Amino acid sequence: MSYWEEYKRKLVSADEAVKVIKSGDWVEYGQFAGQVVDLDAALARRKKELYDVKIRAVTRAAGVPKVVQVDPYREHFIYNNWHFSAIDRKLHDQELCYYIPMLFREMPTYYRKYAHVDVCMLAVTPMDEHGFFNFGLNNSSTMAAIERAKVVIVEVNKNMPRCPGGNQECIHISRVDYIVESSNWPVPELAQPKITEVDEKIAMQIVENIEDGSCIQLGIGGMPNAVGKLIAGSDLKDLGIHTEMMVDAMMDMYLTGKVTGRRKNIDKYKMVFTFAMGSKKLYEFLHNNPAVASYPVDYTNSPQVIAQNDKVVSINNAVEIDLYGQVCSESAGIRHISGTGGQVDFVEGAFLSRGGKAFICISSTYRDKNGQLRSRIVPTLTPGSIVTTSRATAMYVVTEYGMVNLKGKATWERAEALISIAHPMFRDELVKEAERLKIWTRTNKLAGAKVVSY
Ligand SMILES: CC(=O)SCCNC(=O)CCNC(=O)[C@H](O)C(C)(C)COP(=O)(O)OP(=O)(O)OC[C@H]1O[C@@H](n2cnc3c(N)ncnc32)[C@H](O)[C@@H]1OP(=O)(O)O
Ligand SMILES: CCCC(=O)O
Repeated sequence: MSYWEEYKRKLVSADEAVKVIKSGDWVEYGQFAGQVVDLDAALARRKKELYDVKIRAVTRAAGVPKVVQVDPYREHFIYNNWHFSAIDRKLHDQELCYYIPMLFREMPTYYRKYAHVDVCMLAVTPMDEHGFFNFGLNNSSTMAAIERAKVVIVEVNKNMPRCPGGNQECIHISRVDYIVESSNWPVPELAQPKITEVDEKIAMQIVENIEDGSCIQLGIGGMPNAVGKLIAGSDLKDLGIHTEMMVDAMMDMYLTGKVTGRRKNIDKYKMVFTFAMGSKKLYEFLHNNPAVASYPVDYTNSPQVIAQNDKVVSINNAVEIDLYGQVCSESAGIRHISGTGGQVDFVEGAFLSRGGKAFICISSTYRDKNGQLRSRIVPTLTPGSIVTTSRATAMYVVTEYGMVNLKGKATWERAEALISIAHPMFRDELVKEAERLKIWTRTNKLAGAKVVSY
């Protein structure tokens, strides 16, 4: 039988495909910009027949899932997520979404060893002449979830870019149970973060610390993006890309000639990533582009793999950091914001790389919901805040007031270093708190801050 005959045999409507789902099942929804849309709508239409169907997704980008919209009391569907988008955190605020803790590098192992998967649904590109559907922008742990699934349903979308791998970037038709041709919905784009003056000040300090031939990872959010934009306009040469998330700034760095990948030790000349999210321009750039290679996340995010490249520079954002150097990047007290994601993977990997540097960037302040200015450098984390990067793991911390390296520093040295890059308005208070916490010595000094009496 030819692949096209097999295709016709497996082709069904979305409503037909979701009939396979039973009450109590665990159902995969796909990841990031590649989550199912038409299958979601079809499953929502079955609400009255189903109870306790558990959904797993990662970073919802295509609007609130229909299964959540139709079931505000969670009687029929329970929506779980490995890493929150703005949509997911708002659902979580309303008790309509649950977080699944993870280290991103371990996610394929969670699937292969522990997670229960009844039905795996995912958005894919159209089939090629060899019978393969490409996973598009999402390699990550897709193949691991498929391996565990009893039933695999693909939702074909002509707008999904076909991204070359690496490995585990596609599925053969022989492993697919049902094919659904989608309404060819537009692939969700990520709004380009606004770059602030503070972002630029932080970015400039980091760029000064990047050498020719460095291998770059940029995290999610406005600040890492600002660094990428600055690199694209710099005179740095022969950079490499080995990252978790492929973003617009990396495409800019490549198109302005800063990225060649010539000095990488592994995946030479390739820009390596595990998922991509950005603008339509980025998606067009990635489509069939031999300059890029997508890999599963247990490869891209393995500290041992990351460290095989020299001068790895990892740039990630955070919400809050305490005077011990504990970094919270995923919650604000008990309000869950995003997730651990790959931050720890890259901080560890960059530290292990020869000449590597891991930067946590953070604006010194933020305005709370009442418009009050607050310090992001705090004596102890807000009760309920999650430690994303532990104090022993954290390396460089950068604010608009400077950069410090915490590695090897005693608690009192950390307190001094971190207070020196806090907003001047909060430094006196932080010194007092450091004394109270018994992490301040007679010899502690502070440029620009009033040192309290001992
Ligand atoms: C893909 C990769 O990134 S590779 C590895 C990197 N992964 C990680 O670092 C994972 C953890 N990091 C993250 O999730 C992000 O970098 C973040 C959350 C730290 C910053 O992301 P940004 O999109 O720049 O954050 P942004 O400033 O928009 O804030 C996000 C939310 O947190 C809230 N928030 C941020 N800081 C605070 C704070 N100190 N107190 C209360 N709420 C806060 C904001 O109000 C916003 O909520 P809203 O959408 O309801 O308004
Ligand atoms: C799911 C991973 C996203 C991140 O690392 O931030």
